[in-house]
Amino acid sequence: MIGRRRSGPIAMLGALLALYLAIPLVAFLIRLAGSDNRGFTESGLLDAARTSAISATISATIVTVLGVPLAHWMAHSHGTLRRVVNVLVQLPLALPPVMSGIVLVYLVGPYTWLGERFDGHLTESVAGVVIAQTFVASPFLIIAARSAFEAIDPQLEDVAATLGHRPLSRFIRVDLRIAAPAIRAGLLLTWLRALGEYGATVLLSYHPYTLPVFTYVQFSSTGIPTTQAPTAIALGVAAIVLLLAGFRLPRTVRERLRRSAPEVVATRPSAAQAHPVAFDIDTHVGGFHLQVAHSAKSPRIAVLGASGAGKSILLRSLAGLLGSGVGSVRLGDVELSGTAVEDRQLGYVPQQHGLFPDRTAWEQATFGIHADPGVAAWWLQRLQLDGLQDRLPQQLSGGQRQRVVIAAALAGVPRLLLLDEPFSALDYPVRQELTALVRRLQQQDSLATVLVTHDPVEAAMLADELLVIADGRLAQAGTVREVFDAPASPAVARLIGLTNVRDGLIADDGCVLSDGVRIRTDASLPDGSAVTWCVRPEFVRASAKGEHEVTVTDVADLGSRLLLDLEWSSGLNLQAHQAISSAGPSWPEVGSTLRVDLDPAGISVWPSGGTPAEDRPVADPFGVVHDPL
Ligand SMILES: Nc1ncnc2c1ncn2[C@@H]1O[C@H](COP(=O)(O)OP(=O)(O)OP(=O)(O)O)[C@@H](O)[C@H]1O
Repeated sequence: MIGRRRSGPIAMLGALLALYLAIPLVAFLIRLAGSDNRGFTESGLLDAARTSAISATISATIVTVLGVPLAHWMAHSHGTLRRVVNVLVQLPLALPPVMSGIVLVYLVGPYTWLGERFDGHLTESVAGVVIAQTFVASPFLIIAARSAFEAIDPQLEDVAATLGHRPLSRFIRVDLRIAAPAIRAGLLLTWLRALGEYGATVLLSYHPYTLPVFTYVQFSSTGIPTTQAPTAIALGVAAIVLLLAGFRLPRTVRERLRRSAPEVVATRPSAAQAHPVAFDIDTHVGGFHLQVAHSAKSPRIAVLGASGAGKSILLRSLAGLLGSGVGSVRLGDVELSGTAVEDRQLGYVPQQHGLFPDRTAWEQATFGIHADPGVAAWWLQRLQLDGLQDRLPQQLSGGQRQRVVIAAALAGVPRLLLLDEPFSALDYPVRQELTALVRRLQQQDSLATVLVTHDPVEAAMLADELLVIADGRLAQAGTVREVFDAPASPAVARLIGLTNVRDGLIADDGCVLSDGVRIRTDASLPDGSAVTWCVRPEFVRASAKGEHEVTVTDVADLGSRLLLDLEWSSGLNLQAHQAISSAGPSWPEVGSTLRVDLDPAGISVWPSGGTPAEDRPVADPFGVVHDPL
């Protein structure tokens, strides 16, 4: 591997600080090696070390037990209370420890309410040491744990919830497990900080001596030589603990320790009838208002919409991830609205990041509360994941990862599979392969699905029924054929991939006048109406006796056909598709002129800002909506 060159001046600056940190330690170690009286035999040294170790261990335990839940709450909360708690948690870092001690005296000092309850034993005791250390050291663990919890992708929580895991189970089996390395490092730093605590301790509990207090006493009474022993002990312990904090078993050892997937007989899930979904959702997320109702006739529907239209919020509402107050959701005869997300038995496949980072493919597939190992094995086979069961997510390709998420969702035999742009992060061949695979599952395994997508081809492949949403409202619903044949508005036309959408005016002869060109249509709208119209590119046909003369401004070879950019002398621009075979050996050249006809059967006309015109074009969605290379 070729090492990346580090910038000289920047490396020098870093090296200076590293030297500054190292030189005093080296100087101390040289002095220690050559010293006659290091203080190792001083009485009280071991007692002080023991007091520090015990009290630091108690403090670190208290901070862990209380601090991890606090950090988890902070990572998932917003608002004023969270900001106040955040400041409180960090204050001990900013407050000089001596002043922290003064603050604590007001709480547990012998003459305070609390101090009197404990007969003054909360100071000048190990309890006092623990109180001082806990106060000063707690930020280290809380901040480390909070940052680790915040870094966990919230979609993992969603996936775990839809797999049936309740909040406590998600906390333990998802969040704690992923945040464990950071929490372990934070815990060790907390313990170290508690061990080295001096300022607050000396005020609250001068006796019994901790190691730092003992060191100061030695320094004041006998001078610096006898402080070498406690300093050396503290340094040694710190070095060991810091090494432990960053320790990770080598990868080969970790792989050997990881349990292999058991031999399980694959069991085909019993075929359940796929039911269509019906919903009436009305919810606000932040400033976004989603209000969509639909009663599907088919168990396979797709939700199509532009980015930000509200597709994911709709899917999360159906899953129950936004609570039950968002509206009604029914699957066949089963009302799901009052059912918690964990009990809805719906599979959920998010856009990406749906895998738990430290679980193998087999562990992911069997993670669901209702997952049946036999069914999980069956889906892993069916999704062509044989032999990959023991791989971690980072050892799988993007397509394999998405198949594992689907297997995990299906292993619990869900009533409905919710797919949120499941293949959008994948490259084109893998998308095609997975789309075909899911289509087979829908047909052969009676899989009920709701697919969210912005790709009309994917929608047409994986659904019988299309819902087009825009700005949180239903723009059109119907069978795939109905929507593709008759887009309800220019916006829907654009969403299903039509590009030739232009403005115009109805002329006195009923034609649309657009950029100085008369377009014959079958629409019957009042003379002078402002309209938006659209012609499908394959309905712009080259013909020797064509009505319009145009100039070819661009020719793109799309593999199976040509995409021509055409320009009228008056300025109108349209795109046309031409089959490669009909183009023959002499393709239109850029700059050449061509005669074309615009077939009224492929033209839609909408009154501007009004309801759609009556006539609708008929075309094959696969021929017009996509330009696969
Ligand atoms: N937690 C949130 N707080 C505030 N606004 C949100 C939140 N989640 C989503 N939104 C907003 O709601 C709108 C719809 O979001 P949604 O994720 O449903 O869009 P989408 O149609 O799925 O888009 P995309 O295709 O880009 O994923 C967006 O404008 C988004 O910014």
